[in-house]
Amino acid sequence: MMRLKPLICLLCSFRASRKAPRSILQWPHQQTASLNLKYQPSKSAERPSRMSLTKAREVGSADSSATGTRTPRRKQDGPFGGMNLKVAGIRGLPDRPRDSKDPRNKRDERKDRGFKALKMQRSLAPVSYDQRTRIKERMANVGDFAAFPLLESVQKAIVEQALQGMEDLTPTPVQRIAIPALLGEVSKGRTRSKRQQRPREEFLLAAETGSGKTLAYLIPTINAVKLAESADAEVEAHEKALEEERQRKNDLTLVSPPLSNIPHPTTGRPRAVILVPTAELVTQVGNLIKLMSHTVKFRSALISSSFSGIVIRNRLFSPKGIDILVSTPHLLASIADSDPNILSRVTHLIIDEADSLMDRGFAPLTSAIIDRSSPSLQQLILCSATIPRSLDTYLRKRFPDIRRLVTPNLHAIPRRVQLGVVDVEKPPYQGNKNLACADTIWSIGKAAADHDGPVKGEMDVKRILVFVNERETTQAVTEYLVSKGIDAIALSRDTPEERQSEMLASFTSAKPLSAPKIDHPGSLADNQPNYVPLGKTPPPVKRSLPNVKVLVTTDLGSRGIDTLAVRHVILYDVPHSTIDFIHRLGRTGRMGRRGRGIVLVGKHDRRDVVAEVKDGMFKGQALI
Ligand SMILES: Nc1ncnc2c1ncn2[C@@H]1O[C@H](COP(=O)(O)OP(=O)(O)OP(=O)(O)O)[C@@H](O)[C@H]1O
Repeated sequence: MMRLKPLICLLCSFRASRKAPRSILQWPHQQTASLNLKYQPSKSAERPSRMSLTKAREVGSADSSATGTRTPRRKQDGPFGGMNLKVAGIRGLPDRPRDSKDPRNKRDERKDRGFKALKMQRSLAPVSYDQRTRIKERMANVGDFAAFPLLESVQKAIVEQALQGMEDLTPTPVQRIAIPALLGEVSKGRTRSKRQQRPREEFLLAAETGSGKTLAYLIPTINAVKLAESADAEVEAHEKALEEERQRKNDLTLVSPPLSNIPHPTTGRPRAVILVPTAELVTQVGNLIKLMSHTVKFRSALISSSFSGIVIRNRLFSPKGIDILVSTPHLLASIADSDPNILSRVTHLIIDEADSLMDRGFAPLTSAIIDRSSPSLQQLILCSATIPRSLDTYLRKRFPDIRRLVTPNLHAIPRRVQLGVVDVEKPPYQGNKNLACADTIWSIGKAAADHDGPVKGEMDVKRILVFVNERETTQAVTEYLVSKGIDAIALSRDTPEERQSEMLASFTSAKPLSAPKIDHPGSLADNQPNYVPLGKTPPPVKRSLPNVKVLVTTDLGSRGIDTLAVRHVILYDVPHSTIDFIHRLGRTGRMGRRGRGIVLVGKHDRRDVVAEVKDGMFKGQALI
């Protein structure tokens, strides 16, 4: 009662000040609006005191056209301002309610429609449309490899070794952007004097999977290593000492055995280091470098835990020296702990698959290697097919001046890769994912068997990758596929390292594989009925599918592995994030080839995410 008293007094004093008597509900102005009461003269008696709620309008409705009057704009301040509101009037949000008939809202909705489910995952850092357009313009200026200011031997190595046997060689988009920048071209907005003042340059190379990122960083690095060698006084003195010794022994032939035990200045102290996350990638990148070294003449070493300690030591401390070292962070960080000199001359440090090597698992090791090589470092190059938000934030904090060399199609899965969806819950699978996987593989094999291969009487062998989320699943799925007559192997962290490269070999080789042509293999269902009456033993496998090779793997097989020959990727599990989608589907459709992804969707899988990825791929949009 005490609290109501001032309010009543206030209302009374106001009523007294008005000429015509009014209902308390018509005042104050804000209250009328919020309660949505409307004065309507009654037909029978046009007395102003008779009030009724209009039928045409409901509380909170913004439409005033029915009565021809305009409702005053609702305001929230005042003692009754917040009453009966349907929408919380939070500052900063548009106060216009969304009306589906309003064309302005239609436009907004169209903008929002894409990637609602993916937005919730928020895994990839956005790249603006403007940025992508600017890069496209820059790319248009570069036609072929001869346009780059490279040493003659490096130019030759590109044609004769790195891209041997290919016709019409042109740099890929990432190579067009990255090679000139890494060779020292200064971008617009940065002056050369500023660049020269800086002790080191940092670059982030980001481009789609299978777009030639390895050569994009390798070509300028090899070029820089060769230039540094010719300008190195220590190397010159070493060469001179060797020459004198040769003359002393009167032996000028180069084929003679080593004349001196004087170690080369680069022994155990490489100029360039390339870090990759797995032993397979050490082999893949290392082999490409070795190939190029035949023409360019430099020394390289690849080390990983699949080599013995003696082999690693001999490679690192070869008296002939070592220019480029390829390693995993684990191994190099542990060597650097016992011998910090190993990183004392590094001028170029490349972190390939940077999104992996900068994530929680690898980051401490990678950072320690960056710190240790910092005093001599001239270029730090991070390379990745995706820029996760976490990496983006880390780079903004730790390397605010990093130069981002990003291709226009980053984070988009190319349209030449098609995505098919198999609903595991529907007949004939009824929730049996293994059966759906085996049947999909049989269908691929059956379709391939219908066509002759390049040789008469032979057919193409299809190489298929099956990705699972957990490594425990790899073995179980593989065993099931084998039980259905499919040639499948499992690759996960449990596989011995020395076997991993061997298993991947037939998936990375671009050479076509063929098998003798068979009669129509039939479908999986014809061949091996999956329904076995209770208590009966399943019938033996009638036939096997000889024209497919399947590798069941986890993320281990999804990063950087150049599976040129793979046309089909089956996503047994729906990947946890768009990053995984990009990397896994990126094992097919590499370097302009066509590919097909098939995702098996079960009861507990995110169908909305799959639908959005499929839609994005169809439209050629960058995923988020
Ligand atoms: N300019 C080029 N023309 C034709 N083929 C090329 C060119 N550059 C590279 N390639 C080939 O493209 C394939 C893919 O290259 P690479 O492995 O470097 O891709 P990537 O971008 O690193 O992929 P990922 O992100 O999956 O690691 C390789 O087989 C390579 O030989």
